[in-house]
Amino acid sequence: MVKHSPGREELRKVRRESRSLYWFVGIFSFVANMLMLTGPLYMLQVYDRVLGSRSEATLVALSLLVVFLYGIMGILDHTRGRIMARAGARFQAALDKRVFDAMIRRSAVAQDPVAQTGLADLESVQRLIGSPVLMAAFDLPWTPIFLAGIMLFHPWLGFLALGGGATLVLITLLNQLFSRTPMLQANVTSHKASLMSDEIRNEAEMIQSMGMRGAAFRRWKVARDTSLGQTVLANDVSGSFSSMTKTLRLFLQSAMLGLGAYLVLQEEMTAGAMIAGSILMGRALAPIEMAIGQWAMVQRAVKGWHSLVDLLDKVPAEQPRTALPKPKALLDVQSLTIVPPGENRASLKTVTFRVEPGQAVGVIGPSGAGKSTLARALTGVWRPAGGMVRLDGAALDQYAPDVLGTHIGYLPQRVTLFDGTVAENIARLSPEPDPEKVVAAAKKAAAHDMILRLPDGYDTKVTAGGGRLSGGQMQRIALARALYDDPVIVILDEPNSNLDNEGSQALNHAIRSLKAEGRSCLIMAHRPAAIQECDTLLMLDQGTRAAFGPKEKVLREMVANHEELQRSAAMGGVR
Ligand SMILES: Nc1ncnc2c1ncn2[C@@H]1O[C@H](COP(=O)(O)OP(=O)(O)OP(=O)(O)O)[C@@H](O)[C@H]1O
Repeated sequence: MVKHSPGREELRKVRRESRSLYWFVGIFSFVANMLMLTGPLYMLQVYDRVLGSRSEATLVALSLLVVFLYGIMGILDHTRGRIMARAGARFQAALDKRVFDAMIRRSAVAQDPVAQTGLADLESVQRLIGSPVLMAAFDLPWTPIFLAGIMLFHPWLGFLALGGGATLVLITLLNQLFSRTPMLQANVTSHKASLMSDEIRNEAEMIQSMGMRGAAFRRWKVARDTSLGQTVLANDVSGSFSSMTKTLRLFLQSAMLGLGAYLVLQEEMTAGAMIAGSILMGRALAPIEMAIGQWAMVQRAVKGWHSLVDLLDKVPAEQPRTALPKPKALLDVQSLTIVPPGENRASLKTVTFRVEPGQAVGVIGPSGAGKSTLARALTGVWRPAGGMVRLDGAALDQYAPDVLGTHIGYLPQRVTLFDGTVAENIARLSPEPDPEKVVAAAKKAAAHDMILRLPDGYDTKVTAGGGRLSGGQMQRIALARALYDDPVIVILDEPNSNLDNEGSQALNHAIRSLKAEGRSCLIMAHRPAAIQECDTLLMLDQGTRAAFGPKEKVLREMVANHEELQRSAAMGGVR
């Protein structure tokens, strides 16, 4: 029994939306295939009537009729091609957002190949829908009709065509059997090689500076050669089948004519029927031949369809949520346990604490203590394996993710920007950044003056790696991005790792103004300067809450070298 799959249902539902288009294509194909009979009928008339009667007028009249009918057939064929191309485009457009969202949501929590290939999979299905191969499927029901027509001319011819057709189908099945694995392997390995080259290119600076180019090349070359080998193998296999098909087709055509000629000599059939039979066979076998020729595309699309089903099954569509009012900056974390995706060990265990409006909480602890894990959980990216996070009384998943993002500002430990202007980056990629909000966020992050000093100010182009920006400048722009649109809670993961003294002071100023506005702030930190403005500390150790309370008290109780920390914090400077 086929397992119930919501993903498959979703894809089928979208496919059904183009049902009316497929009906049109079906009707057009019906008429076009009827008109396919023009060729054989013309031959029958020419050989058996025109040549017998030697009537030029009949030949001209018949030829004009054929030109007209072929013209209509051509128009119908062209039109159904256009309709199918649009059906494919419609399928893709209807699913683009859903698959894009699913890819992002899945990639945020797991290294899943189906999440990496989602959009390419969708494109492969769209290509198949718009391709002549699928149209051949509409012609396939005519194959038996054409074969029956040949049978009417003479049963022997019919059996020959039938045998030929059956052999072609057998070749198609063998092709599927033998080429499936090499073709999938070729796709997978070539995807891997191109991912690796992207990765290497993104790290070009480091690779160049550390003399790693040769080693990187050798690593990539292994992936590239594997992919090349698999592609050659896949081409060898499918190439052999397509040559076999071509040879068989040529042989069948001659065999039909030879057998036809023999039957004409035996006076069991007319010469017109011999030619018409050969043409009909060509038409009957054309869809099968087309399928074999384009088999790689068919396989890619089938694989794409299954991967999409898998992706959509794993990431169900988001249900609309009742919009909640803008929350107060009140965060309640109850017995929160987080197991990182793909792991079976919790990196945060039953952690409980509460953040009140206007409070800044410093989260401290050694490396691997679970600080970044907590940040990811509080932004709603990693779901709790146990316990709960409530924002102003509502569990985080009661807010739509995009809405939650506007309530919670997040500065990740590893900052990346996007290709675009500084303003677009601060406005979180909004296509029409609100200049007032952008400047307000930058001012709050004390990044305004720094941005104005850039060559084009807020319109300076930056890239994912920052482009012309320094690490500290990137971090300050990312802080402005976190503060964009006045989130009620701001989570800053190692916000000062790249900041100089001025940057650190700007950060502290930003935290002070957030507190004054009644917003709350969580700062994951290693460096004491970052927790200078915090009134409360949460100390994590191996994923558990080691201490929580007023800063002085926690420092006194938990941190052995507290005096040293106090001193450097007071200097507000770099360790
Ligand atoms: N994406 C992930 N997949 C699997 N395990 C993870 C992932 N991220 C973190 N972990 C694990 O969770 C634990 C806590 O890591 P986390 O990054 O939260 O620590 P941290 O306190 O932020 O450390 P640091 O101060 O070095 O940034 C570690 O044991 C780490 O191996």
